[in-house]
Amino acid sequence: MTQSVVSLRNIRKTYGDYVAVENFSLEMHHGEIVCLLGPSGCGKTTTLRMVAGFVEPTGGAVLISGNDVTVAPPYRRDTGMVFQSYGLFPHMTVEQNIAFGLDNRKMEKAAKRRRVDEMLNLTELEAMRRRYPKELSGGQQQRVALARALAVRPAVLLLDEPFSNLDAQLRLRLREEMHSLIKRVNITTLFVTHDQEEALAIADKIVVMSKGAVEQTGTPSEIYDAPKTRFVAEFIGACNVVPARTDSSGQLVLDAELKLPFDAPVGDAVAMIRPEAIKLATGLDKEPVFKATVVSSSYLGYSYRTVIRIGSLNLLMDGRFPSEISPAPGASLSVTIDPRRVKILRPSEKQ
Ligand SMILES: Nc1ncnc2c1ncn2[C@@H]1O[C@H](COP(=O)(O)OP(=O)(O)OP(=O)(O)O)[C@@H](O)[C@H]1O
Repeated sequence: MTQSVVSLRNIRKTYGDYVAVENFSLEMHHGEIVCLLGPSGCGKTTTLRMVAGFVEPTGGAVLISGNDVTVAPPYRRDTGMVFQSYGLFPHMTVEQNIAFGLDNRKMEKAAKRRRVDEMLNLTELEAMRRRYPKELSGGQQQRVALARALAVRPAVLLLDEPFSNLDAQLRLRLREEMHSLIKRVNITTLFVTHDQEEALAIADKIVVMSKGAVEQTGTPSEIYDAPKTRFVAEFIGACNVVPARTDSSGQLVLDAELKLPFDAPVGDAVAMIRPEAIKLATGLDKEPVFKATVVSSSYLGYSYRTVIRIGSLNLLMDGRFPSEISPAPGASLSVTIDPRRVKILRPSEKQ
């Protein structure tokens, strides 16, 4: 097995009695993009800063490329970091900012110039090389920060909410640009966000955190399609969470009118159904079909978000409607639910 580029072993951080991060473990492989995702205050930045060396763990170990750097200062860690507010030096030009880490490494002058040119080329900033940060847009400043972090060719790139200072449209474009750049240089990357869509779009692996602890680690589709806890299900996108019961005839009973064949031990359960897993019946359905009534619906352009009622349950349904079917309140619909897209949730790690 190849060695992990980053190995976090049961790291923990306490401030007095307050536990900011507990028993956090993670292995990152070469070229992997891992995202720490969770609500404000869940410990994402503290974890990132323990990898960067700005926060010393109270317990556990941080290894980078096999070296124990738990108590090493940031400049001895082989990491490059992009801060939320970019942290550019206002009195230095773009190229001086990019060269900053190289100056510290006492690199030969010609090699330094080549490396800066390479970074300017990579981030398409050649034309701006003599500008100062205040003469750049937010997106350009972010690229300078990225170029500066990558210039020293670190083993790991660390990004702390890199898109949070940008407006929604720019955010989307830069997210795609940064993603393709990171993949092109194939650098192992750990980044922090509270934006679930951003995590799903960029990460190879997502670590969902709540109250200082890991709730679930998985690929974006594992986290979205098969969340283990209610916290993860509700944090990542819209979902229907329904108290249910599995009976001895192999059915999951969500309501007297909504029963699905299901393979699970008999007992009480909490079921999760994503809104897009509820579909209009076509008449040729293999999955069970249910009668539903439209409670309300909102047109989103590419689809409708509809609240439907089956028995005594109100459920969110996302999807398109053919022109002959109107999702107006009171309309009757036939819908199908694929039992394979229904997941049973367990209680959260931390309530
Ligand atoms: N130096 C400190 N002293 C005391 N408490 C701290 C310190 N730094 C962080 N904390 C606390 O630790 C918890 C985790 O903070 P952290 O910044 O890691 O959260 P976060 O998930 O990154 O949140 P956000 O998305 O708001 O940045 C918070 O409750 C925070 O108040």
